[in-house]
Amino acid sequence: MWTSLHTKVHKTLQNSLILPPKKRILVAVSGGQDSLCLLKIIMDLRIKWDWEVSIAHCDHGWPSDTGISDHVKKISEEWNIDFYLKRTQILKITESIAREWRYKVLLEVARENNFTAIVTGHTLSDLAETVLYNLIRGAGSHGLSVLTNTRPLTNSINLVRPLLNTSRTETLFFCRQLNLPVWEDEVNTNFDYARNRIRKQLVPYLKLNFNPQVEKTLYQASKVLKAESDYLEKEAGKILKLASNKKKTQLNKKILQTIPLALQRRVIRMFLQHNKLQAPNFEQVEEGVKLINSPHGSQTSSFSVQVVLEVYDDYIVKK
Ligand SMILES: Nc1ncnc2c1ncn2[C@@H]1O[C@H](COP(=O)(O)OP(=O)(O)OP(=O)(O)O)[C@@H](O)[C@H]1O
Repeated sequence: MWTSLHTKVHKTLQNSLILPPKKRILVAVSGGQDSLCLLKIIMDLRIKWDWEVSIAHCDHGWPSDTGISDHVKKISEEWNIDFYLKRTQILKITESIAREWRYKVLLEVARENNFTAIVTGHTLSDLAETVLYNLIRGAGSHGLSVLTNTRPLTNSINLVRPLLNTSRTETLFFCRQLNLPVWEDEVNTNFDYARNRIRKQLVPYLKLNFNPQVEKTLYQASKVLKAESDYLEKEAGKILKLASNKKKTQLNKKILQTIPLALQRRVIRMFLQHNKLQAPNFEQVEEGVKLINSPHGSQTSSFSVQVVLEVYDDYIVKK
């Protein structure tokens, strides 16, 4: 059965070329509606595109996950698709560790078996939720433009998200229309997780009271911010090179004083990251900006145990 969603994904792939023809592709299937919808569409398109398709499933060993891996394996057998299973050895795995582990093992499977793309079922709804989640936590434009439809993981393997312009309402409709065996994950109804509260409470509230198209507008905003953020990041990189010494332990204040605040913040963030402060927060970056405009004479600012900056005349120096 051919649906309007098949046509939409096919067109998206034709326009973006994120999944070129004749490739070996690994579909990451959790068993939920999004990845199952994705798998079905990829399987139906594979002849047209001449792909070799396999499935990878990651078993987190959570009690709530019992049975999912067997369910996905059964689908692979019934649909006649090669199946790769990874099980974690880590006990008490948290959501964010689980995500990191998943990407690590998916990449291992792709490397060992010559796949050139790992394909996930991230949707427009996931993107909107991520934008809202990061906004609430105080992200700047970089943090608001996180999900893109493709991203290189290595020189030869890309992460690809063909459903990023498709909402979860559409994937649900598709799964019902085609009667796909969707696994209902109990974890998705647990309101202890911020992500679930955003999905089940905040987004419906925004849709009902503000904008029924809020997922789409957040997607558009994120695309615009991504381009702006990439541009500013590139410019900031050039200025950092120009204003710092070779080891990047010293910054020339005079150069930084001539650039706009938006770039000063980025240069300071890059400088701190280079000097081992992993994720500088807003206050730390602002402290650095203050140093740029501080009067001559010695002034010290401590950003963390590892990073202390001092101002000597025209230079900000890492101690
Ligand atoms: N256990 C799993 N096994 C295989 N693939 C998975 C698994 N869980 C998630 N995925 C893949 O990741 C996609 C997104 O899933 P989900 O939204 O649950 O992940 P997430 O933790 O939000 O991921 P991300 O951090 O990448 O946004 C799924 O559509 C699927 O392709």
